[in-house]
Amino acid sequence: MLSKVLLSSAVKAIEQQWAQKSGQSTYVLMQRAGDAAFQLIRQQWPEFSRFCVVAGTGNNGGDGYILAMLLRQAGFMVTLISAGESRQGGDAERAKGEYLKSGGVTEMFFPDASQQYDLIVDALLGTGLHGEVRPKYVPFINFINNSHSPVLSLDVPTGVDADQGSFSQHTVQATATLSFIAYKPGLLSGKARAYCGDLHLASLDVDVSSSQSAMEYRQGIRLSQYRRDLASHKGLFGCVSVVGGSNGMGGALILAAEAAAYMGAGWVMASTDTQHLSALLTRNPAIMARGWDEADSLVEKTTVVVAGTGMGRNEFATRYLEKLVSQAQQRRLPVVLDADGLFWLAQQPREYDYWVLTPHDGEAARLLGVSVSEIQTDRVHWASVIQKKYGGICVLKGLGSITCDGQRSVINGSGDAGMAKAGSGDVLAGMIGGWLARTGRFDIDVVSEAVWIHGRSGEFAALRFYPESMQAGDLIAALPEVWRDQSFD
Ligand SMILES: NC(=O)C1=CN([C@@H]2O[C@H](COP(=O)(O)OP(=O)(O)OC[C@H]3O[C@@H](n4cnc5c(N)ncnc54)[C@H](OP(=O)(O)O)[C@@H]3O)[C@@H](O)[C@H]2O)[C@@H](O)CC1
Ligand SMILES: Nc1ncnc2c1ncn2[C@@H]1O[C@H](COP(=O)(O)OP(=O)(O)O)[C@@H](O)[C@H]1O
Ligand SMILES: [K+]
Repeated sequence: MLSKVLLSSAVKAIEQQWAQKSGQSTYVLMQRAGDAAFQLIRQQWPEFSRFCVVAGTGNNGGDGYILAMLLRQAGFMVTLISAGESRQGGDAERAKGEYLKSGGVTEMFFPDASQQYDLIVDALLGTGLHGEVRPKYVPFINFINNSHSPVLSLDVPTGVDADQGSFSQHTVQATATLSFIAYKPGLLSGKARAYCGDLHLASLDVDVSSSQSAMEYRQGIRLSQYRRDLASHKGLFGCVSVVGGSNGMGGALILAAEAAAYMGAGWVMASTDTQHLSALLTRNPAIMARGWDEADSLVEKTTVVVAGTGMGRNEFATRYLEKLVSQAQQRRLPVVLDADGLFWLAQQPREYDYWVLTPHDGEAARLLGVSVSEIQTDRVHWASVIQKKYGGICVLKGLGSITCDGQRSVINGSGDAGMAKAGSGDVLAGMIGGWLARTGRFDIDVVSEAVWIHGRSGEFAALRFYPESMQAGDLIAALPEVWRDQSFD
């Protein structure tokens, strides 16, 4: 469910430790990497028989030479394009030597355009990349990207910085990426994640459990720990007060409130502009709703507050949030603060241990006074900077959302591009609030679980309605499928 995420330097250190402990050469790991790529290809694309491997001069290229040798030995057609002489005296040179000894040849020029391959393997640059890709490599990257064939990148798509997730102007667009030993943070989040295509991991039988890392990747949750007792009553599952929805933005509030209800909260209480009450109650009569003029204090049984969705940015919203947040702080209630709530916070910065802030990259930039492109160069880092400045737990949304509590960062592995629509964020705020109430906990595990559930419901909604047509409300409607799939038993 949670796997360790390691920086490239940590993976390299583990590789050395493994060699010392086992008394074997690191070349064995390169052989395993090549073999893992061979196995993946046979499993994913059993019908493919014509391959082109583009190999660089470092160890990433070494993995490519091993793979090319295995493909040749299995009787397939292999063209190997070499970007230059392999680094002398290392594993890469040895791998190239083995490849040549087995009868393989290398090409220094690109095949003409009529040559078709079933698969191109990108073994040009891996974790050794520093800065922008140098011009010498650009023709190789263009060759790969213009090939119209599926592309398998070994370890890292060439051009992506495996640690930060920044990428070069010229970067390989992979169909699939096979990462070795452990996931690296830069591959899991933001635009760099999209360069990877389908992401696979080969551990190479190297145990990373003892390595110190504060980063994890979530690919599922264990629902059985939350099984409802037969004698359950609603008081066990908390009360979420959802506040927001000013003139014209009632939908945001309705989505957040209903999402909280569908996460299993005991009660959901919505406070909003009176014009939205009948729409809300018609859609879901199980939600208690009232106009927010009367709701100037939190109801007694509130255990979690969700605030800010569709709230507006006027004076009323400012005064209201001011009062609401200070009441919640006095009672130490968890507060999920989203959208206009984050706008308010950026104007009135303060710290609170028990809030969950859910900015997208634009909101994150405003909270920190930096540019959006800066946030996108290292999302794991910036999520932790927001957490440090404002306290509580930060969820930096987007492909590979990052949940950070100041000690740990959990990168999310679920989601679908069909979620890139207005309203998905409101649903997330409601789902987090609902899950906090439902579980009665406030910690990074439950928050990152809610983030994962939200993404998983997006995957189910996309299956049902297609990414183009799915709507934010479909994420809520897909929740029963998430529960059924994961199982509370
Ligand atoms: N660690 C492990 O456990 C295992 C690692 N394994 C594999 O090793 C890979 C890491 O290998 P690595 O360290 O040799 O680096 P790699 O990615 O091949 O690149 C090095 C070359 O890139 C060059 N270069 C750098 N920046 C550049 C730029 N901007 N533009 C252009 N070139 C640039 C640099 O040149 P230099 O700057 O030194 O002149 C050098 O020639 C890893 O990703 C995985 O596939 C597996 O075998 C299994 C076990
Ligand atoms: N391409 C994507 N892949 C995965 N999740 C996505 C993608 N695009 C958006 N999302 C998710 O959808 C939500 C969108 O939130 P946001 O941009 O705040 O929308 P809203 O307009 O509802 O405020 C976030 O949780 C984000 O992580
Ligand atoms: K690569």
